[in-house]
Amino acid sequence: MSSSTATVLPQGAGYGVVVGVGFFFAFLMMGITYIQNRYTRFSTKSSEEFNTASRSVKPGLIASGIVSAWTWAATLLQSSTVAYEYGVAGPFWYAAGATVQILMFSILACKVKINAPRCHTYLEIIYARYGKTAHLVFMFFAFVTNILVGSQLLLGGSAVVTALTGMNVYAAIFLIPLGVCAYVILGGLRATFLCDYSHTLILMVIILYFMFNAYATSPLIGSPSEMYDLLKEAAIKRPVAGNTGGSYMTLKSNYALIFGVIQLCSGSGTVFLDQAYWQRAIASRPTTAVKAYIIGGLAWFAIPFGFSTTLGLAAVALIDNPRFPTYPNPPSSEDITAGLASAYAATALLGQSGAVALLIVLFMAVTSCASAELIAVASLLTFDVYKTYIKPDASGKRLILVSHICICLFGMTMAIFACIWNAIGIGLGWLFLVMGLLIGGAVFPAAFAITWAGQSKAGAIAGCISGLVAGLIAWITTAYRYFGEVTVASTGEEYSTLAGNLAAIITGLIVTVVVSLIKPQNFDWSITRAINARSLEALADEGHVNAAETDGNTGAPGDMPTTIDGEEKEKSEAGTNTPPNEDLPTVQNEDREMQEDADIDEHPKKLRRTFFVACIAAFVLTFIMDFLIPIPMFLSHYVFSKGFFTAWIVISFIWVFVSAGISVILPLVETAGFFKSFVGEVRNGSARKRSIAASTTS
Ligand SMILES: NC(N)=O
Repeated sequence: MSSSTATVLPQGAGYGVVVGVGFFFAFLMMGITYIQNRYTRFSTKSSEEFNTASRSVKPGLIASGIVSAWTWAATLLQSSTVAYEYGVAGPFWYAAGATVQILMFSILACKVKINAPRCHTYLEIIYARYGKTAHLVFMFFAFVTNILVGSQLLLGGSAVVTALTGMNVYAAIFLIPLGVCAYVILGGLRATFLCDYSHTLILMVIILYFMFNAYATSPLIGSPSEMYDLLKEAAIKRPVAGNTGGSYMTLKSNYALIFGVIQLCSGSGTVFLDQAYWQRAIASRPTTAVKAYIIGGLAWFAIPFGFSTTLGLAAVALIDNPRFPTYPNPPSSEDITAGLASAYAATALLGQSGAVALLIVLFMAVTSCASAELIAVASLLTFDVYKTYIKPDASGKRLILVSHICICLFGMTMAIFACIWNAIGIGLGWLFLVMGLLIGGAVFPAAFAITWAGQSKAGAIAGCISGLVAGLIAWITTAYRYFGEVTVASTGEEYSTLAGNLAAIITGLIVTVVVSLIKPQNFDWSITRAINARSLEALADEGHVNAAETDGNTGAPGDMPTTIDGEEKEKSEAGTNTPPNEDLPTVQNEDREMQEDADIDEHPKKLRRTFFVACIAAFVLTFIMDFLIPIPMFLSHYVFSKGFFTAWIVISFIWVFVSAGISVILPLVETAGFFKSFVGEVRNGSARKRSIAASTTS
């Protein structure tokens, strides 16, 4: 990688952002955790709170968490790569191809609330429904997903940090997760939502900064009209293969369409098999999970679309400008595969300020997604490995300790894998295209496990394994057939990865359906509804949820129903799980909401309408985004006029503002009541302290 051409910042800036900002958030988290424990019902010392945020998070904050978990380094870098390579069709297919899965997940989120309202992880559902063998098979796919996502985050993030600052790439890979591990350990899942929120806020501000600069103020571009003219010139000098007239301004782009299909397949795996998204559904209130996924998906669309329609296209437009870092040469294909198109564009447009802004936005994307991955894997290891197979009667305290250890272990694991990819010459682009074919086989079996009573154990296992085998065979044979060799280059080509991704996901679907239909299971959902039920009964009997001490008994898959062990019983008898702050208005509001949620959990029929809404919204929006808009424009070979291109850019601005409204403003509106009570409580607390101090001194 040509770090010399893009290095516009000192190494200190790299270390400052990676270590300094990471630890700033760790300290912020200490403050937030103190406030949470002091003024709310929810204690971070409870493993139920640590791993599920007590299933009480409001939709705006969940949407913000979805946006930030689904915003990878690749969302900014790879989307800019495809914009650079295919023009406007690249950002469109990047965004449309990966929004669908979040919209579709709203259906699974609703089903989780109906069919397994008290689970901690989706693997608990697999265990309760299919037993140990299937649990182990799905666990394999779950961990492969988390390792691939976690390591590609660090791979992409470190490549750009290194290119912009000259920082050692291995130091970046290991230091990026350090601060994240610290703040996740301090605050648990709710903490990651709060950090997600602040990261998303910064992300939106910086994306808008780049957009306003490129399309309104930059002397190099400064308007959609000038961008249009520059892209027209670029198409003459460097026409895009497979696009109408070689133009950058058309959705008739063969390779962008292929990329879109790969994105659809690969994104399905990286959402449906990643505990991070199940965890957000689990953390939601039952009535609002669907809303959170629908608005979260729509909000996320704007991020790759707005960012890469700006920086990816600016990279194409400015190649021949002397301020372009590689001028007078175009960037090498290795640099583009490593995700440097946006770095070059940011530097050309804004010099050092652009590089700093990109460094920060990328760091925000990497850390907020890494925090989601860390807590997700920690939950799987804690509940599905430790509690199920090692210590079924583990106490709540022990589970939290295990979660903390697992967070550190997975932080190390993703860094080690990122180092391996780097050392053997695998770039972000390759990994991005290949991920889906490795995990795609398990997508439909996982989705059916919570939605289709007829899927059998044999069908679920056969679907996963046959999908993996078919994906690998299609990938390797296509690479060999088309390119005459099996190398990193040939296996990273669009045709090879398209074949692998499609084969994996379609085979998984067909095999699981056919095998299940031969002998359907007719599953009784009351079994998955019973997951962890005993522990909540225990909590209810004892009166409270602020119970670090009782949720050791929240029931791993293997030990339903659970019992209260000695240590826990002592504490509960001693009344230590009664929260000290139960008379505060903030806590009383939370109690009321929890009562409402418990009522829905007991009467899931109330969620039927929500399920219907999820299906309609997910399918209609998917149809519009992935068929109604792009396919007529593809088939008609339409090349954007200047007016149409301007309208396209205006829509991208509006969408980013709406997205900021959903993920930044909505959480504030939802928590306004809490903050009002909270300020009153802090004031009353201070006044009480002052009067106690006055009475003791007089
Ligand atoms: N999260 C993605 N696919 O950018």
